[in-house]
Amino acid sequence: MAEQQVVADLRENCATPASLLRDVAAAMADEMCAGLEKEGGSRVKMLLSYVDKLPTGREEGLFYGLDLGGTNFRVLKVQLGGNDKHVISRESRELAIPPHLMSGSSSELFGFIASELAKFVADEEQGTSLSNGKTRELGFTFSFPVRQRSVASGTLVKWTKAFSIEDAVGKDVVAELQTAMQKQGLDMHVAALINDAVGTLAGARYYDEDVVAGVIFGTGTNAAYVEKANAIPKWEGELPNSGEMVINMEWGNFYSCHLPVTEYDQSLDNESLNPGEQASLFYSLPVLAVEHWLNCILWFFQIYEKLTSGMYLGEIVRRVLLKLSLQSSIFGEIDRTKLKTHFHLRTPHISAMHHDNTPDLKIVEEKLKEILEIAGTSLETRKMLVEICDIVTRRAARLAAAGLAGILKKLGRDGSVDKRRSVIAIDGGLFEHYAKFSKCLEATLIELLGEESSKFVVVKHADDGSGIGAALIAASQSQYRNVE
Ligand SMILES: Nc1ncnc2c1ncn2[C@@H]1O[C@H](COP(=O)(O)OP(=O)(O)O)[C@@H](O)[C@H]1O
Ligand SMILES: O=P(O)(O)OC[C@H]1O[C@@H](O)[C@H](O)[C@@H](O)[C@@H]1O
Repeated sequence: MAEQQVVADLRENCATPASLLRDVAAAMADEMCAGLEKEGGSRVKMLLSYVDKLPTGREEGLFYGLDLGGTNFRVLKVQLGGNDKHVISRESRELAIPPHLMSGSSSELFGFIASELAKFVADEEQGTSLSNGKTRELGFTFSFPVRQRSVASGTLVKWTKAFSIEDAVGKDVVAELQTAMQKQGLDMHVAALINDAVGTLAGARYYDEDVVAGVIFGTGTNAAYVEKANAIPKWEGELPNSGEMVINMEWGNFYSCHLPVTEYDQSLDNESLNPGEQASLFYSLPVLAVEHWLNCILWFFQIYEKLTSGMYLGEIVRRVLLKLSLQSSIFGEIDRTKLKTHFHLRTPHISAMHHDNTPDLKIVEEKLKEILEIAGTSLETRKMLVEICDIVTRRAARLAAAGLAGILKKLGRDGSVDKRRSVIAIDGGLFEHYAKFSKCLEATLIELLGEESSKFVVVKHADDGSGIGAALIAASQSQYRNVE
């Protein structure tokens, strides 16, 4: 039957045998080296964070954090106790980012951020000012690719996820924020600008000195890790005393012809806000040659992210269900309006259906009706839907694990020779809330490293690491810090 063929093809085209994952891991390690070699050396940008010293536990004082993610925006205030007292108090507020601001203007977005920060400061401080006239200091976590010129300045390279604010591209995001804060009469110094993966690494390192990487699986995906400063050929600046530099990999843009990209991924990329550039010059070649070339070098944008992160998993499943509804009669005669609406099926929806352990898959039935107006499905059909969620999410989790194995391989810390304990701190709503994703990721990493070697590698969930991380890095860069 047609539906069986659609699912069989999906299963085959999403297959991630260990041999393929090892090729992906090796390709990730190679791309990391290429990206460190020279600017533009790889699609994996390997951006310098200018964070050359990680939290020591001695940080102290009152610091604010601003965390602009792909879905949510968080403001927080952290009182650090110094001398390993760690965090004395922490207040935070999370807001969903109004979707219209994701495609408006730079001043509207930063105006919103500054106004929410001003409200938060006013509520928290009730008018009290900092002791001895110090200016409030802020760590700004910005979850988009930024080419940094220092630890507290950098220009937006390109928007990703659901953002497309053209007049912000190429702008210094700290200058944009400072301008918006001045308009709000908010006197605050941005002591650090960091990516959320860098923040997660810093926040986790504060509690565990074996942390080597901070990784995000949320709306998007990214990874940051600690690199030896003398292993960054493209860096022309003077080497830091610490001998280390945190690299913001921006691994979402990783591409390898080993990645199992399906027709659904290609159409998703073509129709996304940030499509890849088609290699149009090859269109003039005979069809077979074009087919071959396009399979190997078809330029995607953020394709690794589109295969593995929260913004896209639900959308991939929607595209499969739409094909099923057009090529088979398993849903009967339905109004396809919702089924044809991009991103209408969200990853939390497929997570709820995927984790449905009721005997008749009642949650699946509910979600299909509520979200897609598909009613009267048989238990057989609902089981097929769960299998589709499982295929798409397992591919994501296994590719995610391959990426982590690639970082460990590049660092020589995959447990095969170097037996030091290595901790990977992971944050993000997908990892935190989608149990089958995170469990499959962890199991796959053990599969790839081997039982023995994997004993030296720890994966831990670092809850809101990036928020605390931003405050910690602000503390370490504070204009009032005691210079060691
Ligand atoms: N219950 C859930 N099940 C699966 N995925 C979820 C769930 N809740 C949230 N997510 C995913 O997490 C993403 C939000 O990630 P989060 O890290 O909280 O925010 P941000 O991406 O803004 O930093 C959402 O886009 C969604 O894809
Ligand atoms: O926290 P979020 O919104 O899921 O972001 C994760 C990653 O999403 C990617 O799209 C960005 O390029 C990264 O900079 C970011 O770290």
